[in-house]
Amino acid sequence: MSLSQLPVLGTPLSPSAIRVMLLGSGELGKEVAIALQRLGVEVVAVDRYPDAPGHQVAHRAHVIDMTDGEALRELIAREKPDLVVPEIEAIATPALVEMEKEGAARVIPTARAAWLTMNREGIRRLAAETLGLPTSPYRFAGSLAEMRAAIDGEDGQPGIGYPCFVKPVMSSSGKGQSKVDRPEDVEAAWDYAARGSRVDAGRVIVEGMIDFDYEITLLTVRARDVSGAIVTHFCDPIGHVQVAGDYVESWQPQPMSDTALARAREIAKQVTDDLGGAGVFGVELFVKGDQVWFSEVSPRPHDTGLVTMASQHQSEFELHARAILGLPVDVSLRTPGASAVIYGGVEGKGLVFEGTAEALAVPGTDLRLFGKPESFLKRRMGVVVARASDVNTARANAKLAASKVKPRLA
Ligand SMILES: Nc1ncnc2c1ncn2[C@@H]1O[C@H](COP(=O)(O)OP(=O)(O)OP(=O)(O)O)[C@@H](O)[C@H]1O
Ligand SMILES: NCC(=O)N[C@@H]1O[C@H](COP(=O)([O-])[O-])[C@@H](O)[C@H]1O
Ligand SMILES: [Mg+2]
Repeated sequence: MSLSQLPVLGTPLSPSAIRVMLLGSGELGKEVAIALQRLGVEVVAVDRYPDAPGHQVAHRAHVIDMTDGEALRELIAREKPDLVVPEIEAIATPALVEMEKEGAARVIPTARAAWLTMNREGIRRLAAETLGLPTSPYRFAGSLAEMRAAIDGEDGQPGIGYPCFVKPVMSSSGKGQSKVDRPEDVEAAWDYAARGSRVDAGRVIVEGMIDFDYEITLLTVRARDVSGAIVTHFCDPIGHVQVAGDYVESWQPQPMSDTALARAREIAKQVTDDLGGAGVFGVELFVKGDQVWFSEVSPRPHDTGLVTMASQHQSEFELHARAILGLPVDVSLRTPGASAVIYGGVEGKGLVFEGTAEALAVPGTDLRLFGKPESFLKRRMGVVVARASDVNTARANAKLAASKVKPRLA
C-alpha cells in the first residue's frame, strides 16, 4: 500500500495494510504503537532486546542491532514498511539516509532529521551556526587532552570554563553526562562519557552552563491540513525537572511571559522547518526572563511529553500517529497535568510493583507500567500522570502517587 495518496488507511495483516516500522520500542514507542493500532495500522516493532515495551503491543516484533546498517537494511527490505519511525537515537541513521535516497524507505520525519539529531554535533552546528539560534557556548573534543583544552583554554584563548556540562555526542536520557565544576572533575567526566555513550563515538560536547529560571519542552507538530499543506502547531509548553540529565517530573502548561513564549515558538519553528517532514518534535529550550536558548530537539515524541496522556485531548503519541499518516491534529490542552517517573530502584528481571492501589487512590492519577523485562537502579520502569484544576496540585499528586509504587524483585 502506498502512502502517496494520503490519508488512506487500510486493514492490518491484509494486502491493504499501512505498515509502520518502529526503530526503538521503549515506553514512547509502545504508546505510538497503541495509537497506530487504533487507526488500523500494521505495526512492526524493532528493538535491541526481546520483549521491549513496544514489542508487546505490535503485530510483529524483531530484535536486531539497530546500529548495524546492514542489519537495518535487511530488515527493512524484508518487511517493506510504508513508514520507518525512529524512536531512539542509537540507529545507523546513515543507512536510513541512503535507503531514503534510493526510494527504499520513507523515514519519519526525514532520514536527514534522524541523522542530524542522533549526534549532538549535527544538531548543535545546525542550530547555532547555520540557523544562528541562541545556544549555550560549546566545543567538541575527541580526547581527554582536547576536552581539557576546550574547558581550560589553550594558547592564550579562553575555554568554556566552569561550571560546564560534558556529554557524549551520541547519548540520551543523561547517559554519560556530567556537570564539571572544577579541573579535578575533568578526567572522571571524560571516562563517564566514554562509558555512557549509546554508540561510542569517542567524542563529547562541552557546554557552558546556562543559568536558566526554568526549562521547557515545546512539542511542535508538523501535520497536513485538509488541503495537504504542512502546518506547524505548538502544544502548550511543558515544564520539567531533570536530575543527572534525566527527566523525573514534567507538567503542562508551564506559565511563560508572552515574549518568551513567542521566542520559544520562533526557535521551534526555525528548527523544525529546517528538519522538515511530518510528525511531533520535542524542542528543548532554556528560559530566563524573556531570554530563550535552544538546547536540543527530538524528531519524535519526547519523554517529558508523557504528561500529555493526561493533559491533552490528543497525547503526543496520538499526534505523532496522526501527523505521520497525513491526518489532521488537535493540539489543545484538556486540563492542567503532570507526570512523575518511577525508577526501577533495584537490579533484576521480572519485577513486581507494590502499592499500585494506593497510588491510583490519589485523585486524578493514572499509571503506566512499561513492562520492561529487566530493571536497573535508574531505569525508567513506569510513570504516573495526573490531572487537576491547576499544575501545582497535579504535580503534587503525580509525585505522591509515584512514591507509592514500590518496585521489588519477585
Ligand atoms: N548547557 C547546559 N546548561 C544548563 N543545564 C544543562 C545544560 N545542558 C544540559 N543541562 C541539563 O541537563 C539536562 C539534560 O541535558 P540534555 O537534554 O542535553 O541530555 P540528554 O541526554 O539529551 O537527555 P534527554 O535524552 O532526556 O533529552 C537538561 O534538560 C538540563 O536540565
Ligand atoms: N530521553 C529519551 C527517552 O526517554 N527514550 C525512551 O527510552 C527508551 C529507552 O529506555 P531504556 O534505556 O530503559 O531501554 C527508548 O526506547 C524511548 O522510548
Ligand atoms: Mg534533553
